[in-house]
Amino acid sequence: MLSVEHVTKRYGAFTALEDISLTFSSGVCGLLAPNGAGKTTLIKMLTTLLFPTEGQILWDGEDILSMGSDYRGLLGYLPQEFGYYPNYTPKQFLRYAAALQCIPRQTADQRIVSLLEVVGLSDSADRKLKKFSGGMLQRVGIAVAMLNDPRLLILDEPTAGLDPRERVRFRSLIHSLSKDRIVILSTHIVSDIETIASQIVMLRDHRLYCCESPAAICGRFRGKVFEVPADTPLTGGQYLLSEGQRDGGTVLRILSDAPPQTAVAVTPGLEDAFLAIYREEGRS
Ligand SMILES: Nc1ncnc2c1ncn2[C@@H]1O[C@H](COP(=O)(O)OP(=O)(O)OP(=O)(O)O)[C@@H](O)[C@H]1O
Repeated sequence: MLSVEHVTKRYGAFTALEDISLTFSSGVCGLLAPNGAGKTTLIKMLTTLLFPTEGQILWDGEDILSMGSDYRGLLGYLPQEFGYYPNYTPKQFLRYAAALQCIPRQTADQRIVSLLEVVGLSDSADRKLKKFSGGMLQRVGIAVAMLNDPRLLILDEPTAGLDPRERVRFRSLIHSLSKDRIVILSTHIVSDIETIASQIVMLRDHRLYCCESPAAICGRFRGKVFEVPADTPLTGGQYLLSEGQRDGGTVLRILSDAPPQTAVAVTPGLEDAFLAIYREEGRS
């Protein structure tokens, strides 16, 4: 189990994260917040690339900074910008990554065959990476992060730049990898995690806003989200969340405790919750 205890991170006088406490357990945990909220800062601390200014991060009760290579041995990490050699094939690149991790060649070769299968790249194992799509490259990145069969897999905005089909494929892959491990995935795209995350962490105003299941987060807005015709004038206390199409006409999705008479109550989804939580200026 991974727990963050009263962690604050300052860059000089700027406080990026303040007094964050939370616990991660098996399954997918989505770190969902707008750009600049501090997701990468938190992830870099979880991967020991940055140190907390205050507080500590514990793996099974032990400070990850004092665990050294023991912690790195149980961690798989796919950074936001995944560097690779374009002239390598995935097989060559995985062998190279395995050598850096001191994984014996024979063990590595067996693992590489099975990982390429898992990420759906067996047929492209000998093609050069420079010919790969963004989604294929990200799947190579996942395979690299999975080489040591980590108990903790951390992915920083892994779906950035992927097309919708690749996103769906990637989502299924992440879900399948989360059976016996903690997978922490940062994103600002709700649909990346809505259906696969058992836990969602949201940051707001540099603090932890919530760490709950998607259903619990949506439940906070039950009875407060409505659809109204597009020409409905909104008054104080009625906040526009989004626009959509319904029966051929445009409708507004709004958040309100006192909706207009024409309003139809709808079940809040995670996107409604995200938009409601970050509705104030500059947050969504
Ligand atoms: N090295 C640094 N020095 C000063 N400020 C920094 C540094 N790194 C990040 N910040 C600031 O800390 C805040 C959080 O940044 P961070 O990159 O963690 O956010 P994020 O949620 O990952 O955003 P993005 O999705 O855009 O990467 C931002 O305001 C950013 O400008």
